[in-house]
Amino acid sequence: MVTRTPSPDTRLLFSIMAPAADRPGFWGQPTSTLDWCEENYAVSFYIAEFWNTVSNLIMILPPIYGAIQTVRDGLEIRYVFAYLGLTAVGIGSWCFHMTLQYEMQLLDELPMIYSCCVFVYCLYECFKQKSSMNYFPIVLLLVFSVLVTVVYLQWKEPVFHQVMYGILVACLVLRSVFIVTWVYPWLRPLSYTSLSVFMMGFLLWNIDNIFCDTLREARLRLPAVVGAVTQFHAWWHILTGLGSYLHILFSLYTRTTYLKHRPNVKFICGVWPVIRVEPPKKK
Ligand SMILES: CCCCCCCC/C=C\CCCCCCCC(=O)N[C@@H](CO)[C@H](O)/C=C/CCCCCCCCCCCCC
Ligand SMILES: [Ca+2]
Ligand SMILES: [Zn+2]
Repeated sequence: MVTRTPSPDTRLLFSIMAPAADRPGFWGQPTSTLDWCEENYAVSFYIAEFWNTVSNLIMILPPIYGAIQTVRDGLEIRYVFAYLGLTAVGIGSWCFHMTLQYEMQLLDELPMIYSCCVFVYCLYECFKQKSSMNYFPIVLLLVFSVLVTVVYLQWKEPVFHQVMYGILVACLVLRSVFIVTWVYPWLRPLSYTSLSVFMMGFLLWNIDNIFCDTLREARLRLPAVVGAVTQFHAWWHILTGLGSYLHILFSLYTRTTYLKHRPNVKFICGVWPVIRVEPPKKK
């Protein structure tokens, strides 16, 4: 990962310093404050980081299906927002990696904060009355989102965004551990699978950033297929996309169990997990 400020001077400097494997492409000189390890315009003239772009499909398509199913099952609208929030991150991230333009970077990073706030609301409000709305956490999360947005628009420091996002993820982890320790221990496998998959993605995100030079050198010498599978930022998309999706299933399972809806995890085509619910039994 290369960090840069989007001023014209630095852009010129960066174009001089840019690694040899990067090529010019359709969207012009990158203006984003981050440029990931994948070689720019190496696969397509129209897509700056090809693997980092297409790997977002996992964050776009399955949550759309989840949102439709949530509406069909008559479940709470907050879970539709959770699924569609993940889709919004995937679309923003697609646009960012395809163009490497600063405006598109914001479309990727700010929805990460907003959708995580929706996840936090869902998980911290899962033991409340059906369709209840608690305005205090809503206002708190809205103020947090607005503050992060305003500060990040002024202070274009990616580490600030990463720390704010990390705080929200930590809130989710703590609440999940509380739920599976004290309330529904039988949900441990689902919760810990979501957490492990997410953390594995985070590990690969760090490997991609720390060992970028070594990875780029190796890709020059190895067959193209190895080049594709060593795009660890793309793996981060796949694993955090899956981990976040599983987290929504865990949150929805917790909530529907509390509301006595009798949820079940089913596997579409034997592989892709979804939640099906039956209405509460009449007494
Ligand atoms: C209990 C399981 C946790 C599930 C968490 C679910 C949170 C879901 C929220 C949103 C979905 C986002 C999915 C990731 C999209 C990634 C898009 C992306 O790559 N964006 C980059 C630009 O391309 C962006 O700059 C990347 C930022 C990365 C920030 C990394 C911070 C990770 C912090 C993890 C901290 C774990 C703390 C655990 C403490 C116990
Ligand atoms: Ca790149
Ligand atoms: Zn990304």
